[in-house]
Amino acid sequence: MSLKGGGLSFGHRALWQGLDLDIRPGEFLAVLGANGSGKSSLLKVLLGLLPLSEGRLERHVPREKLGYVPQQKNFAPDTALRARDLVALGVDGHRWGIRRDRRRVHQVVDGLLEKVGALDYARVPVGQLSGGEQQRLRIAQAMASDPQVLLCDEPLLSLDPRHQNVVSALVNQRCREAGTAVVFVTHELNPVLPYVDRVLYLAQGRFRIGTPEEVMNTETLSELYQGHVEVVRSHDRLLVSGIPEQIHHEQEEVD
Ligand SMILES: Nc1ncnc2c1ncn2[C@@H]1O[C@H](COP(=O)(O)OP(=O)(O)OP(=O)(O)O)[C@@H](O)[C@H]1O
Repeated sequence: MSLKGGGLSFGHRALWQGLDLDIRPGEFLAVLGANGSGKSSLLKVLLGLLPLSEGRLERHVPREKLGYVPQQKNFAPDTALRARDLVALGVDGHRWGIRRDRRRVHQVVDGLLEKVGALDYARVPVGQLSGGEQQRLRIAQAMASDPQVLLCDEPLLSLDPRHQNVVSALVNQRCREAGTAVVFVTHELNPVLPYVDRVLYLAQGRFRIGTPEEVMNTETLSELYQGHVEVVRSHDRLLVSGIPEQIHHEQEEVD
């Protein structure tokens, strides 16, 4: 999947422009940037839900082979669907009604529930689960579709540190073992830092792309933000400070 000279604007506001991006099989790409920098919109462009304002998207992956973990929205408390049925929808959601091989579906679902640590609540209605528990199910559901490309929008949100590591390692395993291309939007780079091949950093209408070492350093981020941003490496963690407030929205006049 690739973007050639991709640009996305809303009104007069350009979120990003001139983006050439190849998303390669078996690659783990992290997408970083402040609130409103256009990370979720980028995933929607890759999914074909949002048209580019300029440039071209080349996608040679069938829709059902695109796994998507949307930005977290909790299920309504009265949602009766059980946890394991939600994950099963990932396996055969696009063939709903003709579930031919029940035993295989059960095996896949059980395996994924175990991997995300959700076996204990497999039969609980999803509306009764905590935000983090629901989030782990969404990740299992996206994995269940056997994706060639996995697009994750802040999948670590509301997870405790242990489950952040569990989910990061699981996504990495899928990437390495099945050659799935991963696009991982996150505000928390550290849990995925050992796995990330490249970082796309969006800021104030500009971007940088490269290895974590190339992008996550004082010089590059200071240039990107046009101010002093300090990046310190401590053991295997990155600490970033001095990121300026995000530019404000242009108010559109409404009569
Ligand atoms: N359909 C739309 N029409 C107008 N503006 C939009 C639309 N969709 C998104 N935007 C604006 O584009 C900007 C980028 O939104 P996006 O959700 O991509 O940001 P993000 O980087 O994912 O932010 P966050 O970290 O807060 O999730 C936001 O300021 C948002 O208001």
